[in-house]
Amino acid sequence: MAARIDVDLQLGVADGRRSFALSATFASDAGFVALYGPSGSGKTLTLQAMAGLLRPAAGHVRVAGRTLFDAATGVDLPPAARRIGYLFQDYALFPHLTVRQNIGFGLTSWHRRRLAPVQQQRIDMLLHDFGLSAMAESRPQTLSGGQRQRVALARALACEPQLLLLDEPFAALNPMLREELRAGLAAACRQAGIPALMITHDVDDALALADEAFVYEDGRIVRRVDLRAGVQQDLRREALTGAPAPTATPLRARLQRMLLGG
Ligand SMILES: Nc1ncnc2c1ncn2[C@@H]1O[C@H](COP(=O)(O)OP(=O)(O)OP(=O)(O)O)[C@@H](O)[C@H]1O
Repeated sequence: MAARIDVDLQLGVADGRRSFALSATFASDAGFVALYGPSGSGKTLTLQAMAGLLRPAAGHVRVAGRTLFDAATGVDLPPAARRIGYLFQDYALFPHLTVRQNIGFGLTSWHRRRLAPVQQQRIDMLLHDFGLSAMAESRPQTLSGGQRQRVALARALACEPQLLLLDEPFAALNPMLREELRAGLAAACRQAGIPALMITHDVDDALALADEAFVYEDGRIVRRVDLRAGVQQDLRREALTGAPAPTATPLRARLQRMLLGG
């Protein structure tokens, strides 16, 4: 069984003219979880708060029994101490660094620029596992979209995280590459043996990769879909009545409708 993710986030953001309230509560033991929903529904804010890039007003974040944030007890680990790997939507690779340096970036700091031999070995292993050894000294702009994604994934895994956060990992890719890289990503996550939480707009991404999906609407999670068992749970109704309302539907088209809310 994968490590448990237990999240309860209450936060508000405002920039003077606009404001947005997020209230996201979910827990999962699944190996691969999708956060699915329309643009602007609060998925990225959820990931940022989990990674420690944004401070919630209330709630908690627990991963594999470790409390990363708890407003009630004042626990608020800095991002680097959370052991969370973050794959950004555009990969955010450093153009002036080589593939090897990009992967090792998170292992260095301003006061410790040299990597220990054991860290060098880890980078060599990641380069090998992700098929990047031949381009270790190349710069990101000389790589294909798929190779860039692998560099970003290797970098996210370099710090041996307990959880991998993936923000639209296929958004920057053309449709032909998507399918191939879905399989690669699933294999990499399984091999790393850590749970992954992926944001996606794409029903096919969720169906191909996720065991479980949480569906967002306007800053709230309204539905849980167990994609393996073909069961959905209306979390709004549960909140109102205190009872889950599961429906057994194993067909792919039905699963698609569950994600879309039909
Ligand atoms: N600092 C901020 N100030 C004001 N509003 C913000 C701020 N950050 C995010 N928002 C708003 O909060 C809402 C949720 O943003 P979020 O990035 O979480 O959406 P999302 O579901 O990830 O969307 P997408 O799928 O398009 O990335 C959006 O309406 C966004 O404009």
